[in-house]
Amino acid sequence: MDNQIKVVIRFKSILAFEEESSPNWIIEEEAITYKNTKQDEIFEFDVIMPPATLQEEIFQSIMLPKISFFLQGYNSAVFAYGATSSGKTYTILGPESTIEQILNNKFTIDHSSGILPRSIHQIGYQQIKQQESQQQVTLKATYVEIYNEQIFDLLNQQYKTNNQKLDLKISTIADGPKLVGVREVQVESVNDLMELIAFGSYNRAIGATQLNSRSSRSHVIFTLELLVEWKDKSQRTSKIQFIDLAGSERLAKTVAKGQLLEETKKINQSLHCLGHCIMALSSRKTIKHVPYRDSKLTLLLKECLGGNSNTSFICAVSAALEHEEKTIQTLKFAQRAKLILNKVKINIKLSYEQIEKQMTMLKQELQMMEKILTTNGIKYDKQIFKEQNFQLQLDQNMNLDELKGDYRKSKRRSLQPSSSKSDIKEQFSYRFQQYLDSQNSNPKQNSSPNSKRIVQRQSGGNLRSSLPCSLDGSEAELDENGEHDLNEAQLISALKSINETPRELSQFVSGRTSQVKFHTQESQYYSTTTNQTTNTEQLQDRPKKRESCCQVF
Ligand SMILES: Nc1ncnc2c1ncn2[C@@H]1O[C@H](COP(=O)(O)OP(=O)(O)OP(=O)(O)O)[C@@H](O)[C@H]1O
Repeated sequence: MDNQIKVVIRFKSILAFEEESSPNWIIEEEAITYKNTKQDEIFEFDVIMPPATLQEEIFQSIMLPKISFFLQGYNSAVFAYGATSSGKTYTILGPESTIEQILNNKFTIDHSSGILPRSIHQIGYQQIKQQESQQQVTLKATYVEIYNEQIFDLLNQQYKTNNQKLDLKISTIADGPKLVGVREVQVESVNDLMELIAFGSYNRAIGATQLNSRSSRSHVIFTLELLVEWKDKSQRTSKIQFIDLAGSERLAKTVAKGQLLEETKKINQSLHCLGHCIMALSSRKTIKHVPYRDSKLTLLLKECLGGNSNTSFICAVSAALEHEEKTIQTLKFAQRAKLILNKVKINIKLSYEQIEKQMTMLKQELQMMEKILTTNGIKYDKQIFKEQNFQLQLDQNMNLDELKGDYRKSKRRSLQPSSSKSDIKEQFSYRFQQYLDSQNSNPKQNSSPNSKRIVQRQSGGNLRSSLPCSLDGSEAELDENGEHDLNEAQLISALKSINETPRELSQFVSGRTSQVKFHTQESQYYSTTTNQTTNTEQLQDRPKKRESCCQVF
């Protein structure tokens, strides 16, 4: 499902030592206006949080939905972007005292706690365990820092003594980029998690003193990965990532020469590249190339930018007069980021048996579509069905390769030419609509006992108005129960009027057309048990506005 990146602008509270608030900012619920002598600049966003916004409010509005997604098997990520001292770490973790409090066992969630400790308490391992009591649940955490285009493992026990030698490599062979050799710590409780955060943040602080305020110039990524395994070996995985980026303004302000210049360039490379990727992804033209590989940060977080992740950016800004320029830069970045579309999907790996079962069902579905077209004498491109069958076989093999962990093989297969799945659905849908239209315009041609006149579907009309008629061409009479038997074409016509996709159509049509009854005067769709797989969830998810319903027995 397409999912637009959500952008939240958070104004930092004006601190005592900063200059007074700039009079040039007008902060409203959905827009920020910068009053300029030439022309006002207006920036519009999903959520704008003024300086007085509480940490709790940010958590509620951004993190609660993400946590729910994460627990259901979807990937989520939240980036904190902004200039140095704009409040990124405060938003993610809380005030500086947080780490010390955790290390001294004195931490409790209070008004100043950031979204990370709050999320950890919310996720609460025990809770997950309860929810998933029928399955085996594993929760793992990693915590890494990217500095100077090197990736350091903040949870590595030898970090203190040897941190320069621990540059981690990224593997892109698996399904999504992965860090090779990163320490993944299995956690059992909220306390375990909090201790990991303290341990990693403490290591980071040591790195910072060794390497000149490194903390403002490095990116940190805290990742939680949830694995749910069922008895039949099917798996569901999901991750939630918290990314605290380096101060963004250093790109422009750093003045360095020689070796220092080279180092500065590398430090900036990730943010530069992040900007380029966002520029490419937000472009309204067709995306040709996104330079993910130009930096470790973008390569590692590729899935969060245009990929399989429900991603949000919290852009931290200040309304203080002295930070005007940085705030405008951040708002411009945020405007581009909000245009990015991600493609989010649930991460389920089926067992061998389930893959086989699903593929058999899809092949039957394909046969059904072909049969409907053939039996109704509708012309279609036979080659496309052949290609689709071939593609299904390929998909099945790819899934099996992935199941065996053979990602190279799976990738090679995915490079083979394939027919687009949407093509076949479109063709089916188009051809069938043509057929239905021809039936409507030539009712007399359809007077054979097996063909029934289809009432013209009225746009915006309810399902009843698109119901097929009885055999003799007169309006269908409903029996005393408000039910009327439908044949295959009638069912398709009725389902079409409620925007069913060809796949859903054929699922419903398959093997049960003679058993379908149409109900009136009902307010929702039903799907009762059948001896075949029924797409119950899709039915029940539909809007409940309509006056009529289809019941499948
Ligand atoms: N909303 C806020 N309310 C109170 N204090 C805040 C708020 N935002 C930030 N601060 C304080 O401002 C200071 C700088 O914030 P913070 O360290 O979060 O900035 P940062 O953007 O992470 O900077 P850096 O890029 O250097 O990591 C800290 O002392 C922090 O506690």
